[in-house]
Amino acid sequence: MGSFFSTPYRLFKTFNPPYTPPLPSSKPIRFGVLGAAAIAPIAFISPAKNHAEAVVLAVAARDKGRAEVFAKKYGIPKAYGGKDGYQDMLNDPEIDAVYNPLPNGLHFEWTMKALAAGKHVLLEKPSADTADETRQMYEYAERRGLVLLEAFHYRFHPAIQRVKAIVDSGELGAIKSLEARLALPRGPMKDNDIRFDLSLGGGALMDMGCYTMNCIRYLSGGNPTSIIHASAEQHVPSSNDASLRAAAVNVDRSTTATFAIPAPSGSSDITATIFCDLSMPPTFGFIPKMPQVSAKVVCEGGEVELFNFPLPTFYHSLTVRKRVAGGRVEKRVEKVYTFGGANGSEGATPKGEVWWTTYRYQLEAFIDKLKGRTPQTWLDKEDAVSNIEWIEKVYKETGLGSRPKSTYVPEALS
Ligand SMILES: NC(=O)C1=CN([C@@H]2O[C@H](COP(=O)(O)OP(=O)(O)OC[C@H]3O[C@@H](n4cnc5c(N)ncnc54)[C@H](OP(=O)(O)O)[C@@H]3O)[C@@H](O)[C@H]2O)C=CC1
Ligand SMILES: O=C1OC[C@@H](O)[C@H](O)[C@H]1O
Repeated sequence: MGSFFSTPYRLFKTFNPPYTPPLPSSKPIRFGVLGAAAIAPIAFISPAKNHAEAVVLAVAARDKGRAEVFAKKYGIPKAYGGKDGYQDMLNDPEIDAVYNPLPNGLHFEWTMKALAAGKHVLLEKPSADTADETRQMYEYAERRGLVLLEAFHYRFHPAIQRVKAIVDSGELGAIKSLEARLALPRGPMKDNDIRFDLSLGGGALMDMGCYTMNCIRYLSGGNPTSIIHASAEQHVPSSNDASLRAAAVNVDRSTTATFAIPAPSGSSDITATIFCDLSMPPTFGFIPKMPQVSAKVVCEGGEVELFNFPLPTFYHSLTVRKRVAGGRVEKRVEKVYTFGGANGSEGATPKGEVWWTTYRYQLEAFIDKLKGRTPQTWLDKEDAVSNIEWIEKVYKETGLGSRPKSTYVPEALS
């Protein structure tokens, strides 16, 4: 009966978070958004409007009119546009921090330019096309005393942290294997999507696969030592359009890979599998496939699975199956929308509401960091670099090769 009322309440508040005016006592962080990107409203603007220490002050788009329409729609006071629109916004002394949701292949250039302009950066995943560029961005941010965060938003939500706490508690014994799957049926992703353009850092492994890579590393607590198997299916645009076909060369529609990860206990290696697909073909050519959005850890004494690990606020199901005396399997299902002590945390309960999205939790952490407070969760340079390093290794193994390095040469490094 509880969820009969609590689910509509949670979903209503998730989609209509209350506007929280900036606190006069705390100097709010003034943000600029680089690009009128589709993801910006849900992943950043809406959470920011609910945060008392965040103000979305500006948006920049390549087209001034597009920037103005976007600004008006989301109540953003300043709109920058045109050839120099992005840089003009970065030059604005009233901006403290930037949200960068540009295509992956532009992350490096515009993050480096934002850091050069003295702005902190909340950077969409994956950080860049290559590990080398990722390292450069983090090192430059460190040198400049600025905060850079790769926006793996799901990591800030209590649901995935609860899975990690269950695994780490030893309740289910040592980890034997794990898998993370993120795949969408054919339909939503059009051929002209940035994800199908190699020059913009496209590919399933870059897009959805970067979460699955991050997830197996997070839940196992380690980095792989080798790739046991990797294979990819290339994207083939449905039309004969020559530019779409050229853009899609070496772009994976789907990738699967299995890794060996050393077990923390020193026993035999953990086997970790990832699967990602931007556009799963229908079964028998006409039955649409169901999305795949799960992370699962199999241990010696049972298993734990989180259905919908990337967007748990909307719906999730955390299922624990534990072998008990007599070979019976006990099953329990948990719902974890807030910390509320569920992750075994001691001291003050971290902030949160049942309707907080992964993005809202993430913004809380980002602002805590900027304000000199200790964020509940943080992802550092090593995490970001290792993730893309292993993505590059998988691309090498599948024969598709790394996404192209940016041609931008930062002044700071030239
Ligand atoms: N955290 C999450 O849940 C999600 C994260 N993402 C990440 O966010 C980023 C953007 O994704 P998404 O919002 O779906 O993408 P969009 O295609 O909607 O947005 C990309 C933006 O990049 C700008 N841009 C600049 N140069 C180019 C170019 N040459 N070609 C195309 N666009 C360009 C455009 O801005 P302009 O307005 O200036 O034209 C556009 O608005 C990616 O890194 C992706 O991985 C995406 C979806 C979900
Ligand atoms: O969360 C997501 O879901 C859809 C993807 O294409 C996107 O880039 C990713 O971040």
